[in-house]
Parts: sequence; C-alpha cells; structure tokens
Amino acid sequence: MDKFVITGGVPLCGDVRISGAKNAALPILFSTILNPEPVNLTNVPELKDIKTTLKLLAELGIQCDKAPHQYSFDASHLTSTTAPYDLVRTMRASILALGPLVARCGEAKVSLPGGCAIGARPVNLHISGLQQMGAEVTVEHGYIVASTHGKRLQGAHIFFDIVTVTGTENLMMAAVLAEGQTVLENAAREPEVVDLANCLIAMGADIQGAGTDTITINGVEKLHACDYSVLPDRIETGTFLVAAAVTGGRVTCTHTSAKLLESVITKLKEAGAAVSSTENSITLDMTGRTLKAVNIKTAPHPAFPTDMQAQFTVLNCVAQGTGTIHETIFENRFMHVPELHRMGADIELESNTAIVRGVTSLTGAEVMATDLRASACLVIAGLFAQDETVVNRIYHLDRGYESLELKLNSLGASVQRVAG
Ligand SMILES: CC(=O)N[C@H]1[C@@H](OP(=O)(O)OP(=O)(O)OC[C@H]2O[C@@H](n3ccc(=O)[nH]c3=O)[C@H](O)[C@@H]2O)O[C@H](CO)[C@@H](O)[C@@H]1O
Ligand SMILES: C=C(OP(=O)(O)O)C(=O)O
Repeated sequence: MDKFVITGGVPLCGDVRISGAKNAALPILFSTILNPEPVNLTNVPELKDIKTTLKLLAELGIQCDKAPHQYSFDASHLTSTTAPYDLVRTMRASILALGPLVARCGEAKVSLPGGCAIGARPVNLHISGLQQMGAEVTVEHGYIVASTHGKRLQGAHIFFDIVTVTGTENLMMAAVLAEGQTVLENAAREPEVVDLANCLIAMGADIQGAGTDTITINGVEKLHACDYSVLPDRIETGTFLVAAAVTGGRVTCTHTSAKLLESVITKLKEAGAAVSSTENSITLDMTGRTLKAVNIKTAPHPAFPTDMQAQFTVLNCVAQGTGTIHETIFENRFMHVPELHRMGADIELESNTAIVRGVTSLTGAEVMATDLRASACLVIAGLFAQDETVVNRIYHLDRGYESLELKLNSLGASVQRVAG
C-alpha cells in the first residue's frame, strides 16, 4: 500500500486549482444509467472512486469515451442490472446505482455496501423510498433486490426522518422516470444534490426545489442528450484552506466558489484567518496572524459539513486555546484522534465530542489513515510538524483527492509518495 512521507514546517504559498467535486460527480455518473442518449461530462475529478464507478457502469453495459476530466457516456443498451459485491464493497456511493436501475429497467440487484470506518451507514431510507414508489424490495444474500414487476415506478410523497444526501439523490433519480409526481420532504440541501438536479434538468427532467428541503419531481417518459460540467469540490477547497491556515501560509484556491462553503469560511475567519474571494477563487492569508481555536458542530447543509470535521480537529490542535468538535452525523468519525495523539496532540474524546487543547508543536510520527478525511487531517498535521511524518494507507486519499501530493508540493510542501 502506498504511503506519504511528509517533511513539515513549510508555510504553504501559491495558487492551487480545485477539481470537480467527488460527491457531485459520483451521482451524476450514476444518473447516466437513466439516459439512453449521449451524456458528455466535463470537470470530472480523476479519482479512484470515479474509476470504480466507471467499472460499475461498464458492468451494466454503459460505454464510455474518456479524455482527462471529460467523459462521454452511451447508455443506449444496458446489458445487466446487477451491481456486484466486488465493485460495491470498495465504494459506498455504489448504492446510487439502485434508484436509476429500478427506474429505467424495472429491476436491480445491488450489493449492500460494506461496513465503513465512520459509522454503520444503513440504507433503509433508500429502500423504503423505493417501496413507497411501488417497487418490491428485499435483501437476499447481501444484495438489495428490487423489482417493479414490469410497471413504472409511481410518484409518491416521501418524508425522510433523517436527512440523507445519497438517499435524496437515489430517490430523486428514481422519481425522474416515475409516473406522476414525487415530493421528497426533509430532503438534503447539499450543493452536490443541487448539481445532480441541475444535470438531470439538463437531460430533460422536471425537478423543482433542489437546494431546499422539499424537492418536487414530475416524472417524464424519457431523458435526452446533455452536456454538463461538474461543480467544484467544496471539501477539497476547504482542506487546502485549512492546510494554509495551519501552516501559516497564503493560498489561493482557483476554479471554486466561496458560495459553496460559507460555514467553513465563517469558522476560518473566526480562527483568525484573513479570507477574501472573487467569483471563482478564494484566498486565505495567515501570514503574521495567530490561529485561535474554534467550536464546531457538524450538521446537514448549510451547517458545518462533517467532511470538514477532521481537518478542523487538526486546526484546533495547533491553535491558541481550547475548541470543541461536536460530530452529529456519523457515530464513529474520530478515528484520526488516536493518530493525532501519536503526534503530540492534546485531545479528549467524550462520546461524539472532541475537546481539543492547542499545543505549540506536533512531532512527526508514523500514522495510519483510517478514512478519507481522517487521512487529509493527518497530512495537514504532517505539514505542520517540524520533522518527518509517514502517513500509511493513503489509498483512502486517492478515493477523494486528485493528485494531492502534486498540488501540495506546488505550494511548497514536501510530500513524497512511496509505493508499497
Ligand atoms: C458520496 C457522498 O455524497 N457521500 C457523502 C454523503 O454520504 P451519505 O449519503 O452516505 O450520508 P447520509 O447523508 O446518507 O448520512 C447521514 C446520516 O443518515 C444516516 N442514514 C442514511 C441513510 C439511511 O438510509 N439511513 C440512515 O440512517 C447515516 O447513517 C448518517 O448517520 O453525505 C455525508 C454527509 O454529509 C458525507 O459525509 C459523505 O461524504
Ligand atoms: C465520507 C465520504 O465519502 P463516502 O460517502 O464516499 O464514503 C467523504 O467524502 O468524506
């Protein structure tokens, strides 16, 4: 397994181009299942999760032509409705094959996604939503098996008792080809949900209300060809901004938008950073300024995103004062804490809250990356530490950050990938 060897202590300085959003590109790639006409996508990030999705789409019979960051799909002839365990187990977002397959083919067999480090992550709301739309859904031998028995899915009024991002996306995609109107209540409002809706609308779907907690979808018979560009990755953006703050540097993130991460920018300003933005760039300047601890509580958009929690944990580790990090979305998303302890951090864990007392230095150590954002947090810790840090198991990072070491090194960092 590859690892990163990081020599820290250098303030990050310069411009970095932000890639397309993983969490928008994945559902958009799965939405091609719905469309028998060509779909051309640009600004697709080059990530392991994207490669896994392409393999899964190929398994279903979808043809794809690729150039860097550009993909053209032909889903005119689907040859299978099964998403096999071998592909699904490596990526939870594979569950997004379910809604589109049932909507287009009237049946699907999708492996239950495996366990994940950050929590149990059940998919009961995806399943019950499809059942409310008239599908028969059972779980057999580790697979979700769904059928409409030859009928079209029926529009339904669906209330989510927990806000779920991929649940909202799965049912929104299913509803696009259903008969009649579907209303999704207590829907997720994340920008990636809106981006998927916009892409579906570009394909001819009738969707209103994306970005609010009530989304109304009037089913159409068929979608048509479209070109679409994926929105920028707000979590990658936030990760670079935190890295700049922690190292006391000055970084401009380009090809992104401050509108996507208002809660994160608010907290960065509260932490003492100078943050300014243009229409499509954000600059964070920490030179000569003191980092102050902040209190964070994760919650669905527009509140503070759980995918930025680990990065703010390390920010608090090296800030002045004590900050609390309260995680409300996932029950096991503090796996980075024991690893940060190995580097000299002072963090107390009480259930789903981390109390972080700032220290003036971290020491390099060998640490283990446990999930995607925990890995990003350890890389940031390594950039701050004065000596050498080894981050093992960086395959998690490759799922969600495009060329992370190249982008960091272009800002003056020293991060070497060691193949293993
Ligand atoms: C590919 C993708 O977009 N991943 C994101 C998506 O994950 P994902 O869509 O999997 O996360 P959800 O929004 O569904 O999860 C939110 C909460 O709802 C619970 N839940 C969810 C579905 C369900 O059927 N039953 C249930 O109980 C989950 O266990 C969790 O506690 O949103 C998360 C929350 O912003 C982000 O951290 C992930 O990066
Ligand atoms: C948890 C994440 O992703 P996924 O839902 O793909 O596991 C993430 O992007 O931080």
